[in-house]
Amino acid sequence: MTVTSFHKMHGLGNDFVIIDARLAAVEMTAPRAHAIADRRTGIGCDQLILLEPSNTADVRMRIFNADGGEVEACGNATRCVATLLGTPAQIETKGGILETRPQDNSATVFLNPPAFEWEFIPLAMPMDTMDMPVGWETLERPMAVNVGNPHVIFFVPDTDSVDLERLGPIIETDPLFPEKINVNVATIVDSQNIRLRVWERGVGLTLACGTGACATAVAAIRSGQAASPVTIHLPGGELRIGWQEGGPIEMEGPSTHVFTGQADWSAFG
Ligand SMILES: N[C@@H](CCC[C@H](N)C(=O)O)C(=O)O
Repeated sequence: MTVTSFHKMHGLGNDFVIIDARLAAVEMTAPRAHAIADRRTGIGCDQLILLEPSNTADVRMRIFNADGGEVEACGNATRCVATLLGTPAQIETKGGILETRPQDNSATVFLNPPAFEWEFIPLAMPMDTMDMPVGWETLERPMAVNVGNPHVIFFVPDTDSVDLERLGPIIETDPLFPEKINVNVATIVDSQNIRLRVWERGVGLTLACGTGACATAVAAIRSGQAASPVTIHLPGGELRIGWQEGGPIEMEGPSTHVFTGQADWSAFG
């Protein structure tokens, strides 16, 4: 039995189990990550984060969704890891190397410039990602942006009137998205404020999604519906996003440490 410590943290209610495996390796598999994330029988979280040594940055951050799938990016967890590290750092993810700056109980993360080409979202067929000629019931003509991970954004008159719990999984698993997709429904309040709800790939409805906020701000700025910086209002709170065409995305928002615990990971399969 090998007992190691972990941190429970959250960014605007999007919560994480963070295991620091830089000194003592922890073997992680999809079934094990899924078991740890289970809120009834495991520790419970939206994403499991594994910190490992990196050859190219200060630390390597691996991200597992609650369903066990390993993914490229997680904005809220990156702010939490930046806060844990305590000093400006470069964090290696599957989606690229990210610059981070911690402040008091918050952090700024610089995501790499977004991609808009259909093959980089990725989509199953060529189309204009700024005005996609597709729809699912009342949700029509989304934009698609890859900010390290893939997102579609639907701008709607009222995010609260969308049945995202029902439509989210249908869109997430549509064959148009060969790697599945994170589904954002957004309402423009004014040129610097947007309301957002997110159905996260591999998780479901969450209180906040950092990369969803970045993708939505980028889509709104690029289509002339908003001007940088933009405040994104999520069910769990607010994030501030800055972006200029061709540049990195700057995300600033809270990161909260909940508790430090101990676990024997082999007990999770
Ligand atoms: N909660 C996240 C996004 C986590 C990954 C996402 N579900 C995916 O599958 O790409 C965030 O704060 O960005």
